[in-house]
Amino acid sequence: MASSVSESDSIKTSTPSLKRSRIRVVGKIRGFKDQEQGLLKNSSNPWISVQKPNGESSDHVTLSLTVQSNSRKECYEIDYCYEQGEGNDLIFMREVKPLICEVFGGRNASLLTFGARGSGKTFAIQGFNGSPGLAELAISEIISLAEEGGRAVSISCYAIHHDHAYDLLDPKHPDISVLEDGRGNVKLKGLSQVPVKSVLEFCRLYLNEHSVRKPSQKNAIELPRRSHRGLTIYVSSPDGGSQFVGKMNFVDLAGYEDIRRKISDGPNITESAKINKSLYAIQNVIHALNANEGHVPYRESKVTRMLQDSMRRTNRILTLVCLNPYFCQDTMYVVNLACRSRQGINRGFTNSGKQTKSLMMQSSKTSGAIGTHSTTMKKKLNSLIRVPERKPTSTTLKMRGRLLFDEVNHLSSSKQVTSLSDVSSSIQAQEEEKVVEDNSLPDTSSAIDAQEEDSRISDVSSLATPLEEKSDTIAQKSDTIALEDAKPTSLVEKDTFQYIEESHSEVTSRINSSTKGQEIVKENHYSLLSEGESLSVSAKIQEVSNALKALYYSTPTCVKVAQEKDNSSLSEVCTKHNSSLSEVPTDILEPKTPVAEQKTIFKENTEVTNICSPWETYSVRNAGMKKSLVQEYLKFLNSASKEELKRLKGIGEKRAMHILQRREESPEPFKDLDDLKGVGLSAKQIKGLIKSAAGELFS
Ligand SMILES: Nc1ncnc2c1ncn2[C@@H]1O[C@H](COP(=O)(O)OP(=O)(O)OP(=O)(O)O)[C@@H](O)[C@H]1O
Repeated sequence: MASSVSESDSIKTSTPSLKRSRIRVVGKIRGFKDQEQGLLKNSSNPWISVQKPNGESSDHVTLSLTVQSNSRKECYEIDYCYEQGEGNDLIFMREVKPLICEVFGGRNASLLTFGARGSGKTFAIQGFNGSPGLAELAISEIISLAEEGGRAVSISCYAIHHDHAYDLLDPKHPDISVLEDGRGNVKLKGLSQVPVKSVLEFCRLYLNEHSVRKPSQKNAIELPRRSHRGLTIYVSSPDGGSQFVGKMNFVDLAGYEDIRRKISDGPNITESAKINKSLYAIQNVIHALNANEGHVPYRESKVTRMLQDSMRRTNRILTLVCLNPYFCQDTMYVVNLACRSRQGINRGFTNSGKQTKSLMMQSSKTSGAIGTHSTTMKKKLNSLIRVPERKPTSTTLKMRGRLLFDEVNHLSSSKQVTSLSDVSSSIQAQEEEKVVEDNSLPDTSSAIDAQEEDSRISDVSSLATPLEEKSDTIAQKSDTIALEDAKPTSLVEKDTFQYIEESHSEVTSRINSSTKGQEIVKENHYSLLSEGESLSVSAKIQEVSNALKALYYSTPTCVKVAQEKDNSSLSEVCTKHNSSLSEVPTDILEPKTPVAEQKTIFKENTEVTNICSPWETYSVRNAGMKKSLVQEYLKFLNSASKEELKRLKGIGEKRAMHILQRREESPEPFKDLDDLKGVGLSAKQIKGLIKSAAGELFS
């Protein structure tokens, strides 16, 4: 790994003629920073090694990661791995150029950088100090191809923080909403598209407005450093988009950071948890696409929602897994996640001295079962990861089938995995699993994806979804545009929420000061008109019931966690190892095994509660159930149709009308139970309603 060659030394210009799968997972070991040179460059014992069976023509390579404290080795198979001496130029030639060809052939392509903090994700996309990043190299190629073929090029830049998307090219109107029509076509309302004609123009827009290193004075949005940052390059016909050809996405994902470890440069545990959750969501989507699963969980995160139309069908996805050149527990975890998403069937194995273990993850498609894992696999997992037993429910089983990152988090660890750091990872993933919304109906588009996978495109326009076509379809008012906030839980629901645009195809061009005369094209506004019924009441109640039962049967995480204190330590689970990966670690240690303490539960990430008796356990759970029930009830009132509302006890025609009227005034009028007083219900009646809802739950 520790090649001392400078990146520019190893520029190769050939594009290998390898048969490429549409989804690739490729590694990149970060080069050393100046201050790391002396410390780590000459390390005789690199922690990452790459085995390439056929050199650079290998269609897969094996990454071996060594835990230096105990010499345990974890091995993962990925499509390729670029070493330290290999730079952006080479990655561009071998990985990005083929994607650009696809874009000009009518497909969409996405490059996602995925890694721990400080692993070189931004460096890969944006470059640094005169060394161009993949985005700049790509735009140069795209512009010259566009000129040859008489195409126009435009870009959009956005950031996603706390699951909200912001337009970076139009800081005065930064909000972006994701809209979806009945056919699953996604429209990003509020996202600017700015034409670019030269690399210089691009750099001025992208690096000045987008780069965290060179924040523009004019950028009105003060986004935190830790956010996902996206760039989309559109190729269209010269008149500015009357015929959309394809687009290329670059997404610099925020760094993964284990929230159980000490965070030295930021106390925001919620931020890290959200980032990690969205990273899991992305990997879940990639896995589902790879495995041709019926349901692709795009809705689990804003990033996947925004990239939905670029990820599905025959489009291309490249995950660039950025690897820290020194031992980093978070990098191990990231590699584990990324590899699991690589194929429907994936391998991770451990080589701890004499023992080699190989575990297979089977897709639900191949196993034919609800769950993702085969019985053998489950048995193996049970012996590997000792998590507290949890009574399975239909929901939890189904969720296991959906999510990659539950018990299998550390499946490639050695047979003797007993450390609580591993166990608590599983628990953490299980907790995440509970939060994730589970869409039970299959995504038909995925079935189409599977069918279309191998079909070549003869007519570019038939594959691409022209923006204009979208507008026209909307203009017919027969199409449905589902507002994302409605978050339909299934196709049935999606199709029954009807939205009609107010002013359908008005595309506004604005000259924004920040773009110095560049034309900005923004999407239009759509308003909501609800018709028809959403998911049936019984299905919704069943959903609530399942969620609450899962909550009830779940076992608290028995890990001793210190309370968050004044920007300081987050957890006693952590090791002394400083996880600020942008700094050179002075002591490179594996995290210590966390201390298990039976009487402590981890509540809402930061709060520590001591549970002494079964009664207290019961009370805590009971309170949680009540809270969830109330929230689900309010959610129902905020979204159900009139007929559905009338099926609730205590709500007749008049009250249902009143509720709908309140919803017209505000999209979410019922935020707590007291808001129901506004529709003429007394406190006693409200209590009665909740009681009867609870009664239905266990009937
Ligand atoms: N190939 C490389 N050669 C030399 N230095 C590099 C290389 N890649 C990254 N670096 C340096 O490492 C540091 C971290 O890189 P970068 O900011 O790209 O990481 P990141 O993964 O985007 O971090 P974060 O998740 O915190 O945003 C930077 O100082 C960068 O200049």
